[in-house]
Amino acid sequence: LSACSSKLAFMHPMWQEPLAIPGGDRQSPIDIVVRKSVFDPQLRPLKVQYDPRTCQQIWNNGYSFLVEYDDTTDKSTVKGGPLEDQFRLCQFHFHWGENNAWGSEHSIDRRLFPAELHLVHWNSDKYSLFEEAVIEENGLAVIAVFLKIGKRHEGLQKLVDALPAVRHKDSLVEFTKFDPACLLPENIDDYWTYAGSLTTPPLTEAVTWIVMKRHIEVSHDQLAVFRSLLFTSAEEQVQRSMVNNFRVQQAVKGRTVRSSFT
Ligand SMILES: NS(=O)(=O)c1ccc(C(=O)NCc2c(F)c(F)c(F)c(F)c2F)cc1
Ligand SMILES: [Zn+2]
Repeated sequence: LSACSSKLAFMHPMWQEPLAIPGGDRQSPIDIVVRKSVFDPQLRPLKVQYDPRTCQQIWNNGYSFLVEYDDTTDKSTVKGGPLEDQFRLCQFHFHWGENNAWGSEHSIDRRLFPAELHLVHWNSDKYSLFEEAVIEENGLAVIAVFLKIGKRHEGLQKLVDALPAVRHKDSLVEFTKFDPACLLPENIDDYWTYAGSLTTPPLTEAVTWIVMKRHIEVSHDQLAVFRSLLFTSAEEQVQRSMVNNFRVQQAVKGRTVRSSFT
């Protein structure tokens, strides 16, 4: 299993918010108020370089389903944009709602989307393992892409077809040769960026968020398969549908959200 899949994950029931978050002044997700965002001409274009051969497996961790990449070399990386260093892709996952009215973690001027993709990367210039980077303020970079209901996403279908095999918590299947670049919008030059945190425990304030302005479209039926996943493992008596796996939005607390576009 790739480094980022280690079971160090904070064993905390996710949706009862932890009582005290260590110095929580840069928590995620947030509502992005467009008129309060500040254009930063020094933000460079993002440079994304993903190698589908690093794709390894897909598993249900009881929060979402994760597609995990081999992050032992710099084969799939992101740099540029707001990032000073090179960051290695370790996994991507989604958050979604029980219906198409909500589901995303971030919002744009309060507009929620039915789902949100997170491509999770860690700073491989400064750290040697995801677990090290996850506690450092410049440790992680997450690219967020909103999903809208519309035409069927051909690239996503291979992933959708694999989901029934990871219906229950802790189920895992081999999943290879998937190019996550197909899930990015055509234009990745327009984004907002801000300093935030993981949106699930341990909620560490290690994330440079890069939220794409352009969304991608998936079909209603494709998103319905996400909702057929379960939070619960096969042996549990009561099965609970994996829906509404998003965190409540957090206070901006004086942070500036920068935009790469005017
Ligand atoms: N929604 S999001 O903000 O994009 C997000 C991204 C990654 C993780 C994660 O890797 N959790 C498990 C996990 C940890 F949270 C650790 F702190 C750690 F050390 C791990 F190894 C680990 F797998 C959680 C939330
Ligand atoms: Zn996420």
